[in-house]
Amino acid sequence: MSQPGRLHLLTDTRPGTRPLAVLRAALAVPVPPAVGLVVQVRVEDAWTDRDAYGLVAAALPLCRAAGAACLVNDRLDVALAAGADGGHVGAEDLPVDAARRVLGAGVLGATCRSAAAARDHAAAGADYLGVGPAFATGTKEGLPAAIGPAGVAAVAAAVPGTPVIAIGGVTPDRVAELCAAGAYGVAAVSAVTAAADPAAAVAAFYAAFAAVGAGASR
Ligand SMILES: Cc1ncc(COP(=O)(O)OP(=O)(O)O)c(N)n1
Ligand SMILES: Cc1ncsc1CCOP(=O)(O)O
Ligand SMILES: [Mg+2]
Repeated sequence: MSQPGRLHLLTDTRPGTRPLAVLRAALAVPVPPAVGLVVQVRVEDAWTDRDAYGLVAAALPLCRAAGAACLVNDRLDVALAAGADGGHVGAEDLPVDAARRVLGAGVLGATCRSAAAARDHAAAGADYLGVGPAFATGTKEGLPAAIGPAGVAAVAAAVPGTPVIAIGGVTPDRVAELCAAGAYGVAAVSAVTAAADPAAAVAAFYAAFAAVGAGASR
């Protein structure tokens, strides 16, 4: 597959959030072709498939118009049904090889935090790896300790052909150190969705990638 975008923006659907309004604001910022944007529709476990499908169906045309890819977290049936570009799976979701069978040629991301798991996921068909938590985060409960840039580096070094997307507590000012550690890109929730100005936050991420330059080729 072609390289995924370097900025992955995950929706926040917790009570009190306005995921579509945030997406509209974020997608109004022109996507630098050298960076690329992936929107990952990630909904609360309590959301029904019907509601998840509704959010993906609403997000897709916005993503298409902005030139962003649209992936669905966890629910690959929803991804396929809505015509999204692919999906992302973690330890409690379908195994990577099974997810690959479901998605066919669609974009597949997989979560890991160790070199061994990274090699396994890459061999099983993951197109990119979501690696973290890189830093402490309050967005997801029950996560293990942050692995830091050194942990990201250990994973990235194990899979030189597979893009690593660092996730967890990522802000624009942390892009440079994560890319220096071997990350191809970053994923963010709160840095954008909780920002007073989500468009400005997205623009700050793009600027951070521009400052880093082409970065890792993977
Ligand atoms: C890019 C990216 N990386 C990691 C994750 C986390 O996936 P998972 O471990 O399955 O946890 P949930 O997001 O499902 O709560 C991700 N979604 N995206
Ligand atoms: C879903 C997930 N998996 C590891 S960290 C995380 C949440 C990241 O959210 P934030 O960007 O707000 O720290
Ligand atoms: Mg998951």
